[in-house]
Amino acid sequence: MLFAVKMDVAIPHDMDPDRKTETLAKEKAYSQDLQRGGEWVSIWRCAGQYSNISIFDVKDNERLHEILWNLPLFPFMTMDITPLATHPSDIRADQG
Ligand SMILES: O=C(O)C[C@H]1C=CC(=O)O1
Repeated sequence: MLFAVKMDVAIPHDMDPDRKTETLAKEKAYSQDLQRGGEWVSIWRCAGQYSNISIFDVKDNERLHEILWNLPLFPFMTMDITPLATHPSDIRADQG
C-alpha cells in the first residue's frame, strides 16, 4: 500500500543542543534504514519549509502507523497522510 506523508517539523527553540543533535542523527539513521529496506520509498524536502513529503510502501495501515509513531522527531511533527491509488494516465500502468 502506497502513502504520501507530509511531515512538518517544529523543534522547540529551547531544546538542549546536544539532545537536538542526537535526535536528528537518530532520525536520519532510522529513515535511511527504512529506505534501504524499501518501505520508505523516497523523501523530498519541501522547498523553503522545514517539511518533507515522503512516499511509503507498507503492508497495511498498522505498519505505517508503527513507522511514523517511532520517528525520533514524532513528538515535534504534524503529519498529513494521503493513501495513493494508481492514476489512469500513468504510462507505467498501461504497460504489461
Ligand atoms: O528533516 C525532516 O524532514 C524530518 C526528517 C524525516 C526524516 C529525516 O531524516 O528527517
